[in-house]
Amino acid sequence: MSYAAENLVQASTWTATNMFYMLLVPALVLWYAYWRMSRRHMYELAAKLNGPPGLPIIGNALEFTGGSADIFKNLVSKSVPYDKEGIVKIWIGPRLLVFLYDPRDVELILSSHVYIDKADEYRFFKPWLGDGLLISTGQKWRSHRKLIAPTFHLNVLKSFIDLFNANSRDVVDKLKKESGAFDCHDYMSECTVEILLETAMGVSKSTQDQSGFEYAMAVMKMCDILHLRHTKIWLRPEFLFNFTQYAKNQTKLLDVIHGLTKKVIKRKKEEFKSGKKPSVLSAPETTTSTEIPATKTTSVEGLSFGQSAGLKDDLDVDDNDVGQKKRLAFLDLLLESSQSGVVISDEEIKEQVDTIMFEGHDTTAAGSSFFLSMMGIHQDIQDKVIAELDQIFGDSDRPATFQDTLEMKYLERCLMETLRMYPPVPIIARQLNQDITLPSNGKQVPAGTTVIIATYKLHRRPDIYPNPTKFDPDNFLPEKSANRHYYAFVPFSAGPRSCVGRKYAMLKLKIILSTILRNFRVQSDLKESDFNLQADIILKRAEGFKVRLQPRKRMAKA
Ligand code: HEM
Repeated sequence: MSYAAENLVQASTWTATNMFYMLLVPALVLWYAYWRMSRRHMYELAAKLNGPPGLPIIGNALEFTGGSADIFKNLVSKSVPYDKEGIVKIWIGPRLLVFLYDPRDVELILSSHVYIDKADEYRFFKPWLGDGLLISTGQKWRSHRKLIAPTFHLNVLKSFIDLFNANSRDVVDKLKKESGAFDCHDYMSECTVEILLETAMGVSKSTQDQSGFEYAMAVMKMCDILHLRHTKIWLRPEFLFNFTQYAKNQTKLLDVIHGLTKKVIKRKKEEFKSGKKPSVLSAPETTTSTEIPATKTTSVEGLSFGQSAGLKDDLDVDDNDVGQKKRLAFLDLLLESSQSGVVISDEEIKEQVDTIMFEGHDTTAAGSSFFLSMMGIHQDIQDKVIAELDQIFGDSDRPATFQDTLEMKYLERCLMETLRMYPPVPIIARQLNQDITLPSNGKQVPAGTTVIIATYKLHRRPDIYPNPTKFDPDNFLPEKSANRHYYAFVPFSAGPRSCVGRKYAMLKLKIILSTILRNFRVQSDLKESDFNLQADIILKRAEGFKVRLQPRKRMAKA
């Protein structure tokens, strides 16, 4: 090519590039102006809400960087100037987040059948949980919730008691080898997964081979990856995450998790087809069936099971059907429903079982670990729990019955107080598809906002819990609870999307924790002021749940 021709080509390339940028810039400006205009309503309403001032475009994003412990600490401290109002707005880039912690506003969201859509962050769970109960919405969520809630009825749960006892005994045996300070969360986590494998999947301990152990490990590691994606901003976009080693690990872990769920479903379906009855988990307790008539509702039994006594949800229903079929693992019950014509596919069953395994695991492990930490720190309170247990069990080393759990009133108050101060799920996030007016102050929150119920902050409001940072189980004396707003205590959420595992968790926790305290006295070298809390989906202590154990004389038999 001649020199002149080369020059011509270069000049025209230069002109084309320049033209491109000259057009691109105004196009971007126009697009941005249009985008701002289309969100004008949102900006106008957001401007009336209080919150820390942010920078243009990125908003408050720079204030909430670092590890999950730093982010949590920052969120808590930066919200303090707005505590009186109980509402804080922050902008993370284009996203408007509104934290609510006035019980009247919390009620508006949680009691609603309309504001049930989960926030965008829940999409990280999708490869694992698919459209399981936690993330699904609309008609699918409604019909599956209707199917699943009865499988968590107290009459079903009572049949799990022998299993809870056996696993509690196992954990006590394992704990005996600990002499100095150790992290009790590892033990609580393992015990929880083992119980879930049996109660949710019907994989009994004797058949929990290597695949059961691998499954438990994979569940724990998947939780770690999900935690990371919530806090590390560069791991959020799918296209970046997919380039990382985490994505490769996730694929391997999901192969293990889904592999076992599919294998168990396949085996159980074949059993159903061949007419083999699914194994019943355990015989109903004599104490339970004679002393607590099956027709009674749970509220009549005098327990709130982790929520304000005045609140009712779909777990608080009468159910006369306590026949043989009810004493099955959750998976067997779903399979039975699918066989009897209820429309739920194998894939949907898998998603629900995976969801239960995820939801039931880390939450309970954190709740029980915080409880043991509290006992270690507050020896006087532990004395009272032990005195109550001695009163119930005397010198006997028998396993706990359902009736015993009803009598563990002080232990229950300690558990509720633990869940108040350290709610394992410290925030609940919903996506608003329409404007709402807050009952607490009449201000409007626009459609498109991610509304966050800040349970941790709500549970520490001084106007509701005087001296809120003091561990005081008497906060849950009936007379005190009776005078409180129902939505001032929501560790299990509340309303139509409340935790379906609420009663399961409370019953299981009472049996595990009472068994541990019948065998050991818990001690702690750290105080609450030493806690370094981090909230990566589940609230935890960044330094681990360090306690020491001192053997007591008795051992509860399985
Ligand atoms: C101390 C233990 C537990 C706590 C504090 C807890 C707390 C919660 C909370 C706050 C939610 C609402 C989450 C949200 O809307 O983002 C929830 C939902 C859920 N929980 Fe739990 N949970 C616990 C144990 C369990 C257990 C043991 C199971 C099952 C065995 C379970 C199964 C579920 C399911 C399936 C949902 C989704 C319900 C729906 O959206 O309809 N949870 N839990």
